[in-house]
Amino acid sequence: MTDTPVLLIVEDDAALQRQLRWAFEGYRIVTAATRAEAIEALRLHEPAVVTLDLGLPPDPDGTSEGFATLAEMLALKPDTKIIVASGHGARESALQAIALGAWDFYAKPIDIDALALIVARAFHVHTLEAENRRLAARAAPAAGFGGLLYASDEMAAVVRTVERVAPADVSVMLLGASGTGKELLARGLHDHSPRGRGAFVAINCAAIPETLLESELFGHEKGAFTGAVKTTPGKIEQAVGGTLFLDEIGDVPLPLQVKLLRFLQERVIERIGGRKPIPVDTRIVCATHQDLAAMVVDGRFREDLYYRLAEIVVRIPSLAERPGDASLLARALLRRHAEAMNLAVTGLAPDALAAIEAWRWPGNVRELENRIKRAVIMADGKLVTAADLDLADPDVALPLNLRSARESVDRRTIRQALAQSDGNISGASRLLGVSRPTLYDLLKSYDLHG
Ligand SMILES: Nc1ncnc2c1ncn2[C@@H]1O[C@H](COP(=O)(O)OP(=O)(O)OP(=O)(O)O)[C@@H](O)[C@H]1O
Repeated sequence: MTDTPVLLIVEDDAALQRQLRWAFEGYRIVTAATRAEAIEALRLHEPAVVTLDLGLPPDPDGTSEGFATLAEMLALKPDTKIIVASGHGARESALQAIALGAWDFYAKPIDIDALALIVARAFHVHTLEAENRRLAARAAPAAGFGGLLYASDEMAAVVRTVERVAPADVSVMLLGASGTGKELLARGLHDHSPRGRGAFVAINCAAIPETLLESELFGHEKGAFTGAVKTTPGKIEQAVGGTLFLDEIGDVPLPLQVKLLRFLQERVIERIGGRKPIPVDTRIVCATHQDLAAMVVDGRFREDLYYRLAEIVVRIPSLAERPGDASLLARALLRRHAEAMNLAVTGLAPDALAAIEAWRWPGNVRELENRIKRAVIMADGKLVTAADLDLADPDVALPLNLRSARESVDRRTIRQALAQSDGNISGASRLLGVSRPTLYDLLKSYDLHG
């Protein structure tokens, strides 16, 4: 891996190509004489900056091939800074190229010094833009999908899936351990669907006694049972035009499963004590931490209901399976709770961050939030320490082998150094006592993101 920036020169005149090749210092020069070669070089070297002669074969005296090359390059890699050459009297085409997304132009015959300045500036701006994008991604890790915060690719993939299925009126089943954010995802799905203007109604089927669950879901007519003093619509009706989130669907007892199935098949419900079916247009999103497929095999969950509910199944990884999310969430939650409860606290001490990265988080984000809340209250100084978080040493079972043990220490230490240096690679490499290229290599080989 090399840090030398790559400059791609697209020029069909061999003499000019040579002249340009020698004119630049400090860059790795790659040349191309045709559109095909230029695209191949773009794919292979990903140059930050390209100089492009608009007069390429088969149209060396016109600009059509040059414009086609420009468009294709920008479509493939929009952040590339492309500097087009404008021949005598071809200022118009240069301006047109800029309108199409070229970064700048230079006049022919070439004034090498002027071109060198344009190229240097293009590299500089490219670096700044890349850095800005990186910082922006860090500061606003999620586009606020349901208020979820995440930095990991694992969670980004989940959000992408949910975003994609949101507009379709299919039933979605979210599978994940407690506290992984299932309800937030369901809410995000609702907000991103055409039903977003309707109500989002959530019910936790495990938290309601069996005897009351039917009435909660389907409602009841006045006098249907002792205590039914007035007609009350259930949650399914309350969510008409919107979304009903059935959390812990695995806890719905079998008799009620039959009634739910009928609603899903026929889109009508009957309140308890009611005589007429009521049509309802409610989308169902359900969630569980249980193994529903196994419950189907055991006969504890109806197979036909399972398939009605699980048109799309989305698995949500636990917090421990989402590299980088725990420290990101810890910082965000700390800011939130410090503002509300203890303004003196401004951040997490390095030992606290290390403990957060090492902990397995059996209770996932909910546990993290509880611990941060507690720590913010307990903290004496400006920084929350590991002791404030009250995390015992995580279990240390014997790893697979020495290589995997080393790798896991490497990963943890690198993440810790990145967290402490706010993602700055130079800072992290200093903390780790390795060179920047070494750290880049490690990030790449462990598939971590700097
Ligand atoms: N990625 C996230 N970003 C911000 N907050 C989160 C995230 N994931 C979870 N939370 C917060 O953690 C808590 C638990 O999340 P949520 O209720 O969505 O989890 P759940 O999977 O539905 O849990 P359960 O099955 O136990 O109800 C909530 O306070 C939620 O706001």
